[in-house]
Amino acid sequence: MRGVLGKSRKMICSLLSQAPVSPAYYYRSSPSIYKPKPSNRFSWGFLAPIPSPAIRVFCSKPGEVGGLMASSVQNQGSISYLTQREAAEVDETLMGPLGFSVDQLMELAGLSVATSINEVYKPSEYNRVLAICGPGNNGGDGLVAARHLYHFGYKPFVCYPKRTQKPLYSGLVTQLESLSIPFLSVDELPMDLSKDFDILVDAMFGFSFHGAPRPPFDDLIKKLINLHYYEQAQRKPPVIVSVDIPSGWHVEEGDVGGDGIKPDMLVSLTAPKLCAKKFSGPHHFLGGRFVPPAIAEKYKLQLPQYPGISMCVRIGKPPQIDISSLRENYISPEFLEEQVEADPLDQFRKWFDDAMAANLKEPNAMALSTTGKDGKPSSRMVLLKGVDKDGFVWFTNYESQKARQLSENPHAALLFYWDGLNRQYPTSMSDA
Ligand SMILES: NC(=O)C1=CN([C@@H]2O[C@H](COP(=O)(O)OP(=O)(O)OC[C@H]3O[C@@H](n4cnc5c(N)ncnc54)[C@H](OP(=O)(O)O)[C@@H]3O)[C@@H](O)[C@H]2O)[C@H](O)CC1
Ligand SMILES: [K+]
Repeated sequence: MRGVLGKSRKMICSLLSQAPVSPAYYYRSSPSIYKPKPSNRFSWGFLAPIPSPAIRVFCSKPGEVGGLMASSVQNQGSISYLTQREAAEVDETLMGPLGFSVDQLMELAGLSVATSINEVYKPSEYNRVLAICGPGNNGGDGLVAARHLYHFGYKPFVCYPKRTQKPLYSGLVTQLESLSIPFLSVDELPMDLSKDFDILVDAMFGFSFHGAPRPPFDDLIKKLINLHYYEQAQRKPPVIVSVDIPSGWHVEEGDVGGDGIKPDMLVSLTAPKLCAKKFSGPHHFLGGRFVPPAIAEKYKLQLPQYPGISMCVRIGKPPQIDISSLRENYISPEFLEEQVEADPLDQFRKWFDDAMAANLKEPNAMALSTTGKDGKPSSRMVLLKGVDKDGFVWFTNYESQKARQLSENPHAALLFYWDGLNRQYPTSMSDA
C-alpha cells in the first residue's frame, strides 16, 4: 500500500465551508485490497457535545422538522380543509372558467397517488397492488394510479365493478388492459385480501359520497375493515391507501361510527377535505399540483409547498421510526473470488463504469476519513477528480480540516458507496 500526498497549484473552493479560494492540496491514494472480516457490532458514543453548526441547521424551531425535510413536510395546523360543497365548487371552477379538462386533472391526481405510494411503500417490498375503483372520478383516479404504479415497477390488479361508459373511463380501462393488468370481479376477490395483496388502493368514493354505501361497495368496504382481524392473527396485512376520502367516511365528519376503514395512507387531492382532520394513520400526503393562485386566493387556501418537482407533499410529521428496524434486503448477483480483478484499480474502474452505466447520482462521491494528531477521526464526502495508476485524486484547500489532519497524519481511508448496485469500494492511502 503506497500513497502520495502532493501539492498542486490548482485553485479550488471548499464545498462545505464556502471558504475563499486558496491554494489546494492535491492528494493521491493507492488502493489496498479489502479483506472481508467477520462482522462486528460497534456501538459509537459521542465523546463530546456536538458543536457542529450543520447540526444546528437541521434542528430548527421546536416542533418543526428542519433541514432537508423542511420543504417536504408541513405542519398540519397551517393547512386549509375544504367542506364538501367547497370541494365540488373548486372542481367546477377548475373545469369551467379556468379551462381544465377532467382528463387532465384526473391524470395529475392519479399520478400524485402513485408517487405518494412510492414515497413510502417501495415496490421491492410492497409489490402486489389491488386498486378498488368506484363509479365516479375517484374511481378514475384509481385507474390512472394503477397505470402509473405498473410503470413504477408494481404489479397492479384492478377491481372495477360499476364501470362508467364514458370515453374517458373506457380509455383508461383499455390502457390498463393493454398492459395486461388483470381486472378482478368482486366474486373473484378472496375473502381475506391479506394473502394476495400488499397494497389496497381505496378509490371507491371521493368528495361526492353521501349516505350509506350501496352494493357492491358495502361489502368491499367491509373487506377492508376486516383486515385488522388478520392482523391480530399475526399475518402482515396489506396497507390501505385511500384516495382523497377514506371510502365510507362522511366527507366532513369522518368515521362517524368509529367502525369504518382505517387507512395507513391518505392522499388528499387539491386540498384536504374536513374529514382528513380525523385521519390518524401514519402517512398523509397532498397531491394534485395544479391549483392556480386564483383558486387559492378565492378559497383562502393555505397549501404546503411541493418540494422540487414532486407531485406530492407530506402533510404533518412522518411517523417515528425505530431506527433498529430499518433494513433493506440486499439481493445482489453472486460475486466470486475468480471474478475479482487482480489489480484493485481495475476492479474500481469496472465498478465505476457500472455505476456510470446505471445512471447513479454522483458515482464519484466518496467518503474520506482522516485523523489528526489527536487521533480523533473525521469523515466527509468529497468528489473523485481522477484515477490513474498512482491512485485516486481529489482536491481540497490548505485551510480545511482534512488538509490540516492530513498534514498531521498522512493515513486516510476512502469509501465509495453505490446504492442501487449494492456495492461499496473501500480503499486507504498514506503519504509516500
Ligand atoms: N379537483 C379535484 O380535486 C379533483 C378530484 N378528482 C377526484 O374526483 C373525486 C370526486 O369525484 P366525483 O365523481 O364527484 O365523486 P365520487 O368519485 O366521490 O363518486 C361519485 C359516484 O359515487 C356514487 N355514490 C355516492 N354515494 C354513494 C353511496 N353511498 N353508495 C354508492 N354509490 C355512491 C355516485 O352515485 P349517485 O347515484 O349517488 O350520484 C357517483 O356515481 C374527488 O374526490 C377526487 O378523487 C378528479 O379526479 C380530479 C380533480
Ligand atoms: K377513496
